[in-house]
Amino acid sequence: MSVPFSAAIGNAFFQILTHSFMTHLPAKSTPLRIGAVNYLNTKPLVYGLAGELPGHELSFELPSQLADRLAAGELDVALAPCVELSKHPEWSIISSACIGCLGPVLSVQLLFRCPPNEVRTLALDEGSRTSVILAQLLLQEHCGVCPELLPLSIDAAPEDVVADAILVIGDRAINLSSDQLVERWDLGQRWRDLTGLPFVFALWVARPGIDTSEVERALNTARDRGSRHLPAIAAEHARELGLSEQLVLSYLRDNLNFQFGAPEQRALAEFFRRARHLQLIDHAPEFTFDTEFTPL
Ligand SMILES: C=C(O[C@@H]1C=C(C(=O)O)C=C[C@H]1O)C(=O)O
Repeated sequence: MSVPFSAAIGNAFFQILTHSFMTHLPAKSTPLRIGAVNYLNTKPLVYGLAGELPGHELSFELPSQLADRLAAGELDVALAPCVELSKHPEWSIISSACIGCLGPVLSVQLLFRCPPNEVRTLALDEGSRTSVILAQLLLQEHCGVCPELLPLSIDAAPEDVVADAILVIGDRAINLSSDQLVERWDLGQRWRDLTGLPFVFALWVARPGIDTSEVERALNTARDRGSRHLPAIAAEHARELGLSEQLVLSYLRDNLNFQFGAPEQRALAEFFRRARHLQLIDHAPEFTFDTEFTPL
């Protein structure tokens, strides 16, 4: 049966119309599962992020869990402890936003119950991966000690664990009491004293094969917006953490650094180099992010 000429023309016209309409529509991106750190330090990095990424899924967890879930394929993008790049060279860094510091960080503390050069046992915060390596690196480089490692569960208080030294990170490390401690190290400050460099704890990374173009823009935008609204973020979160607004603001503004720029990239390469030299990681990953970056 032949199609009437007018209907055939109409059909073809409709197809041309819909084709040109479709090709000019932005392709609908696949929903991504994005995991961020559930500490105060991440609030400026996710400020307004959910609104930037409608249709994507944003969840909050401990840094160590984020790394494990990204490795298991349960997340597509995560704010992961950067030391995990040494186990996952297939991950790519997708944003210039990071959790880092230029000197004292306040929320990564090594607590000593004996003089540092006598440490035999070290309890490690189970939320951490990067600081776990940093703590051992600093103990070896400063004091030549390689302690036996123990876990500090997220539900346990530092006082509950029997160990000579205890690594505590995140919100619970801010404003810790120094009672009965022989010494305490702020690991951001110790790293700075040792190397003169900033430090990077966590970066936004993606599994391979994920289209992250939309997310990359949103992550940088959220970080820039968050950095402009630190007083509002401090006012919003101080009370729930039992901290003063002033302390939260100075932590976010003066202790933390959210820019993964050229000095931070050099610092990360130096961290990998030293950790590898001490055999704390299996290999020092090559990473690329910015054309400015030149390996040491
Ligand atoms: C500064 C911090 O950075 C964190 C430390 C991490 C680690 O040690 O693996 C990972 C993510 C960051 O949340 C902190 O948690 O206090």
